[in-house]
Amino acid sequence: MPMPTKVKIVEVGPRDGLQNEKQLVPTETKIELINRLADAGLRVIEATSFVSPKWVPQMGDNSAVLQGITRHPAAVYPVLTPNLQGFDAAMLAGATEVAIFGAASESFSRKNINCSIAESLKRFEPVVSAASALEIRVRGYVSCVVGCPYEGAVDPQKTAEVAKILYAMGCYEVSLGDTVGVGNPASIARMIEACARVVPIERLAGHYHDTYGMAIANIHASLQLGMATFDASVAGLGGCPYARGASGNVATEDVVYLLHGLGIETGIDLDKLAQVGSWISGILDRPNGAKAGRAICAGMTE
Ligand SMILES: CC(C)(COP(=O)([O-])OP(=O)([O-])OC[C@H]1O[C@@H](n2cnc3c(N)ncnc32)[C@H](O)[C@@H]1OP(=O)([O-])[O-])[C@@H](O)C(=O)NCCC(=O)NCCSC(=O)C[C@@](C)(O)CC(=O)[O-]
Repeated sequence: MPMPTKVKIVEVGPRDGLQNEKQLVPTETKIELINRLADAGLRVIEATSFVSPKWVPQMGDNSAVLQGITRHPAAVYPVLTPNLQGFDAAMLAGATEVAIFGAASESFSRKNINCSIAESLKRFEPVVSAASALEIRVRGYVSCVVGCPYEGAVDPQKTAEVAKILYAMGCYEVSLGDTVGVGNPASIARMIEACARVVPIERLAGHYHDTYGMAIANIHASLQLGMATFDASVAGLGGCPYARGASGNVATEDVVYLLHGLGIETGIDLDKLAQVGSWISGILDRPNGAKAGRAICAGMTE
């Protein structure tokens, strides 16, 4: 499969990145982050999640965030909706795209959304039907695609099975989450090959956490298999509240640096993005997790 010439980046920093922050981040900061990301050229920005505030308090201001952003006409701002209650709230707040999120591991499914994989898929059906009636696009996530914090290695066939069901249900894209960041180019390639047998590769996205520093290598391996959509988080923000020890998503700045270096188009202004990463790291008082971002801000040139 030839490498893609153009790649779509789904910026998940405002949701996946911030959901794990212990201190509540002010709503205005979240809004400013999203607006700055759009200004740097990001065109898909996952803005927040309509989950239970008892489970993830940081996302409790979901409606205010979605209603407070300045919507770039070319950008979409998907939000997570685990059930119909979340979907209805998202619609009231003006969401135009939603995401449902399942897992390839039973234990993670229970810890994350309090039900089995089969129950979660049943729960997603009415969400997808309601979305389809309103012509709202639905993205699907599968967590723990190669490894689970509770069960260890995950069989690629199990991941493919869940991805296939989400795609058949009506998800326009299925994002494959290495939630704990334990994947390496070999295990990620095996997993993608299994998924690509049941979902077209153009409909698959890579969502790799960087716990073992393998995320960029995993993206490179995925590109070679023809994958052309990747999730990433500015400054490498984040982790997962239900996967202790997992570090954030691969940093968007590092992904853009890789892609531009390979001659792949993203539409993103890397210098501007690096400034956003530096700004939000300062606000959160945490080290900037983007190596490319740090280098650019320190004045280094390629
Ligand atoms: C799914 C539930 C709600 C089930 O949680 P539950 O407790 O089983 O739900 P329930 O239906 O029994 O309801 C219990 C209470 O929650 C409320 N509730 C119920 N639904 C909602 C809703 N949508 N919005 C707001 N409130 C809600 C409901 O109203 C009720 O309130 P009460 O009567 O006690 O006051 C819960 O487990 C939950 O919110 N989980 C979300 C966890 C989460 O957000 N995890 C992080 C995102 S996934 C992720 O990060 C992975 C990903 C996507 O990035 C990919 C990767 O890296 O792998």
